[in-house]
Amino acid sequence: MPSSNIMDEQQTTCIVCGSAANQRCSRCHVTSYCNREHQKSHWKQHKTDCRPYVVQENLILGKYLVASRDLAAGELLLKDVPIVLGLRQITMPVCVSCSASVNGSHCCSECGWPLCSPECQRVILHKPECQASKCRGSKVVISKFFQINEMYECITPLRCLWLKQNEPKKWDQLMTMESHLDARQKSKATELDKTNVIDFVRGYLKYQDFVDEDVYKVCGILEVNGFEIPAPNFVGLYANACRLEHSCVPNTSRSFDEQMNVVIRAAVPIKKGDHITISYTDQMWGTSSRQLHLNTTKYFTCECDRCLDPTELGTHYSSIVCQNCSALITPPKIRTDNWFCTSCNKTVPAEYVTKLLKTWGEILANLRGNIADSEDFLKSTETDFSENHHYRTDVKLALVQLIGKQNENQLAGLTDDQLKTKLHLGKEVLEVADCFSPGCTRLRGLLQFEIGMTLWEQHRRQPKTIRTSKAAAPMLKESEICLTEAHQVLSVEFSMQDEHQVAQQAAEVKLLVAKAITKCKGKKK
Ligand SMILES: C[S@@+](CC[C@H](N)C(=O)[O-])C[C@H]1O[C@@H](n2cnc3c(N)ncnc32)[C@H](O)[C@@H]1O
Repeated sequence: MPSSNIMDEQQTTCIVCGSAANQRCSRCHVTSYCNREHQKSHWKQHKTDCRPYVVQENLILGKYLVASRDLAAGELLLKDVPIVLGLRQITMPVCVSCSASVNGSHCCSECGWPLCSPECQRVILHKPECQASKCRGSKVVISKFFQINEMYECITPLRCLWLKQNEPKKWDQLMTMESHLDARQKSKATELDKTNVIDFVRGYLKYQDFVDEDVYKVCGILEVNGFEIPAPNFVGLYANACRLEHSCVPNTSRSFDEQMNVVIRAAVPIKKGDHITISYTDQMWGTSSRQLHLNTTKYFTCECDRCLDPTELGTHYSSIVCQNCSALITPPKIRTDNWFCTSCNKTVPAEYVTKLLKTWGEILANLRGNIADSEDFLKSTETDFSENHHYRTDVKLALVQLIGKQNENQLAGLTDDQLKTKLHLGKEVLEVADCFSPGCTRLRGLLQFEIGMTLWEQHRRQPKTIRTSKAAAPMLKESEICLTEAHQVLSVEFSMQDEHQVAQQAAEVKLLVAKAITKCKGKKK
């Protein structure tokens, strides 16, 4: 998205007394003052909404965020408290308080919804559905475990509806969020809301104290604005973060802290006036999967640079190999059209490509972490797909993380060739990640960790004479850079995330690498 002129959003008069302002808050660059005293006296009030962005609005995007000053990579942009925390609507039975898996051995003594332990009964989060379910007169009975259970679809909508009477300020905030009601009606998404939420709540739970329109609205709000929190398996709605615009190459990264607040940081340097973006899809999906996801769940067509470029920024992430001349064929503009090789003018029927993708897609789905099968997959798909095709990149990424994890001695237990493969694949995937997930992002951090650790292991295997000579320095330096960046990016993740432990390991090994660099410095080649 192009930069915006944000000056319209910034006041030119002192926020305290209304006289002409000649200075701005240096943190947000938005709020203005006529003198230092007024700025100081206003700080207590201002600090809660002092943020380095402003909210703007246009006809295509609705509301979106724009940087109010230059931002450095890694800088904190926004930390937002959830208005609602709920369970994913499509889920197997889980504890309604903490989302841990359950087998039916505990349930809420008041309403019967499953819990993982008696302690979870007291968790306040569970109150809305607990109260609604009591109307039933008898306890909720869950009999199907370990498979998707539609009964759970009502939990998070009930938590939203509960705000209307119990926390009206939060309800008002919720009601300002986009719900795409018309588009959801056309796509028949509201029919599912009716069957799985409204009819279930009225018929089974016997709870009647709501209007159907509110259910359609909150189901839309959840679908369009909900943030999936990985651990625990929750979905959260956030008043400020919900305004972030989508891009398939976003300029921020997101994480969650222990309190389930969402934390948004600049992933790359962001210029004043630039739109601030996140990705609503998986950046490592190909264009047609990303577009399908955005169209069917967020109700818009993405027109970012990556989506408009059939080569996906030169990566050929969705290209296939022409069976006639071996050139790469990029996808047609319209998904259902035939593909066309511009090198030999051969037309490839759309059905052929659909079948090719389906066949290999099924094989990919069944690899299930098997290293030998994954390597075979890469060999066999060489003649059908581009080197970076998303199927191949998916498998390469899995292999980078798998190789060395399946034996007790980890990297030390690998052969030299296995180490070489891990390093080579890691570097290939990192190049793709640099295009789609640039800067301080979790994906790049994890890849740099794997690369840094592999280089360190390769160094350790060299004969002592080489290990301690100047010739060892370039490989050590590369390892040090990778581990330093991995540590920087991953250490902002919170302790409950696996990445936090990875960051600690990166920091420990980085010290060993630094020591080895000192040792080989000053030595003859
Ligand atoms: C989570 S909301 C973002 C905030 C929303 N614009 C608002 O006014 O509250 C997601 C919706 O914003 C719009 N949107 C976000 N990113 C967009 C993009 N890159 N292109 C077009 N529309 C976008 C779409 O309507 C999408 O369903």
